[in-house]
Amino acid sequence: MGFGTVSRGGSSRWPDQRLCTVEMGPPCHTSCLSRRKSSSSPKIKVDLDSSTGIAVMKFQSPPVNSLSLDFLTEFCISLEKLEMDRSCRGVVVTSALPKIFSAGLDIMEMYGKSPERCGEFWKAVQEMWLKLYGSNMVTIAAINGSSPAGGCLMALTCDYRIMAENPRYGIGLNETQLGIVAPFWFKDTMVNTVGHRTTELALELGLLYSAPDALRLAWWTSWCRRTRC
Ligand SMILES: CCCCCC/C=C/CC(=O)SCCNC(=O)CCNC(=O)[C@H](O)C(C)(C)COP(=O)(O)OP(=O)(O)OC[C@H]1O[C@@H](n2cnc3c(N)ncnc32)[C@H](O)[C@@H]1OP(=O)(O)O
Repeated sequence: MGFGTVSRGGSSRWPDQRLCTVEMGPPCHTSCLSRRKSSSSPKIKVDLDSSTGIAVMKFQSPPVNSLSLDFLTEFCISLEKLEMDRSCRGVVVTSALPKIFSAGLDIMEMYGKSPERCGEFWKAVQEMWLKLYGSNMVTIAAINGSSPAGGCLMALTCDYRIMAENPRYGIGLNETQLGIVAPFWFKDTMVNTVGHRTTELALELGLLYSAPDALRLAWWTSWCRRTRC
């Protein structure tokens, strides 16, 4: 494990440049992405409105938008394409499925797989985080359904979060409930947003929050009452 430096944007699209240092394996760049094959049916629908410069990335990978290797590869390629399009200033990530934003890492990718395949998968998870956190576009998660674990990480990695209020929707790094320790950089991403103590409690207990509770704990600045954003 080495240290990598992630800088956020710095272009006119993102005036407030931030710098952070994270401990993780060397990031894998475009060459690595192009080596990985994406599946034939798109798992993410991308619409760029050229009049506003805002793109919407809609997850459409039933049943629960789990973050498989294919999904993550497609996500990174789509984000990279938008990044290269100078007319695109901001991205909204959201779900096209009812009730689910993302169920987090695809559990089937972590079960009974070879060490090589696990390594490839884990690299793709890191890469998603690096690309999203390091994006020079403004990124917004419109959380219109449940968002446990890796789904929550994706939302936390965005600059802003808006969540639909519905008692059935929960968000949080709940992997403790599965007997998995959240990697330190998942934890750091949460600390950056909600602070140390809230993160400590949430991770120890594997908590999932409703939209109003999350708002109270400063996860975001607003939530919407409609069940679909
Ligand atoms: C290699 C490195 C290892 C380190 C890893 C450390 C970090 C881990 C972070 C993670 O993200 S771990 C994954 C954590 N995710 C969860 O705990 C979510 C579990 N799922 C749910 O809570 C619920 O499914 C839901 C998302 C709230 C949706 O509930 P709903 O009642 O609408 O649907 P279900 O009937 O439960 O599920 C439908 C269907 O989807 C399958 N499924 C659900 N979650 C996942 C998943 N994360 N990966 C793969 N598949 C998933 C579920 O099994 C059902 O499939 P079926 O074939 O229809 O039975």
